[in-house]
Amino acid sequence: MVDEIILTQPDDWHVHLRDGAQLATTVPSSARSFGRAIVMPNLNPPVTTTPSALAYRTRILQHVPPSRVFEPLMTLYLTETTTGHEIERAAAGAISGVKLYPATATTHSEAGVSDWRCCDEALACMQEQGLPLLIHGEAITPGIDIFDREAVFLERELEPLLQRYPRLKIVLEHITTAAAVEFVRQAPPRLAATITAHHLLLNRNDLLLGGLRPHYYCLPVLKRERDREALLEAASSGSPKFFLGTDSAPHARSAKENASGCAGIFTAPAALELYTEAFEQAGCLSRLEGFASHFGADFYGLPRNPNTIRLRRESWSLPATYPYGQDVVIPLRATSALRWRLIC
Ligand SMILES: NC(=O)N[C@@H](CC(=O)O)C(=O)O
Ligand SMILES: [Zn+2]
Ligand SMILES: [Zn+2]
Repeated sequence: MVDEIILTQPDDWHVHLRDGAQLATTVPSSARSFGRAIVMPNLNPPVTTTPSALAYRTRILQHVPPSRVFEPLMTLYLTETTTGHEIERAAAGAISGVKLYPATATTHSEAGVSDWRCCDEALACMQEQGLPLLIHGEAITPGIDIFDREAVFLERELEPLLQRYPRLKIVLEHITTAAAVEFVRQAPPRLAATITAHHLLLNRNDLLLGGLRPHYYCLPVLKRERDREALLEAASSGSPKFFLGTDSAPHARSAKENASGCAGIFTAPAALELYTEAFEQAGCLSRLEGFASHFGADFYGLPRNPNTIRLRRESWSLPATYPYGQDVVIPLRATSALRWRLIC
């Protein structure tokens, strides 16, 4: 049995760090495991311009512990009024990607896009500039069952989008279904996908059976066991099209334990340990490094990190809560045993 793993320093290709006092918890939690992170722009109001993204980056950097190296890679929030000029400014200003939120699909997506066909100028310019489009892939057409929203998006939105912009690089974020795995596999290499630790470890029974568990509620919502198995198979297959994106998305306890609870799971404090557990379950620990540390950097055209980290087989647990502004946030797996531990 393997008891210690050494990996190239991993990166997180999809994370929500929030803002203000919340950065004091989120930034050290991510910097603990990851060298770089693609930072989501769904603040309120959203990050729609390069100057606002760079100002946000400065606020994030103020919370990186002195002992850590952590590079936030910034993104812009696409709206129906994003101009080609704004995209050129982003490409020149070291912005790493532009995020498409179908309007109302998820947390803070109200300013998002009701139809990507309204964003032709921005999307065409991104294609020219080589700036990747990052997508929350759920259809928002009224009447579609919440469990079908991802699969419907692939056919009705993503397929035509890939055809209309034949050179645009796209990351389908936080995929949750066997259908998305299949779609990404068959698409050209300019389409890749991130996969969260929670979608590798949990299915909708964990959310709904024997009591409603709001801390397991996220979007896209957890799916069937056969979807979880397909995701685990894709993540541990060695295909460079699938890489790590935690989608760590904290919400205050009062907003989660609520009659209308917010979507999002705070996984950052033990993210790498949770992925390691999933890969061990799949019998593929040797494939963790490609998924966690190589394929994302390769896709974004960035160098792989030069340093390494170590994980040891060890039972330990997270605290019940972390401070979160005036409230607290509960991490996934709070107080219950974890099997692996990052030791440097
Ligand atoms: N994943 C989630 O359930 N929530 C995210 C938004 C998102 O990534 O869709 C959030 O910002 O809270
Ligand atoms: Zn999303
Ligand atoms: Zn997210």
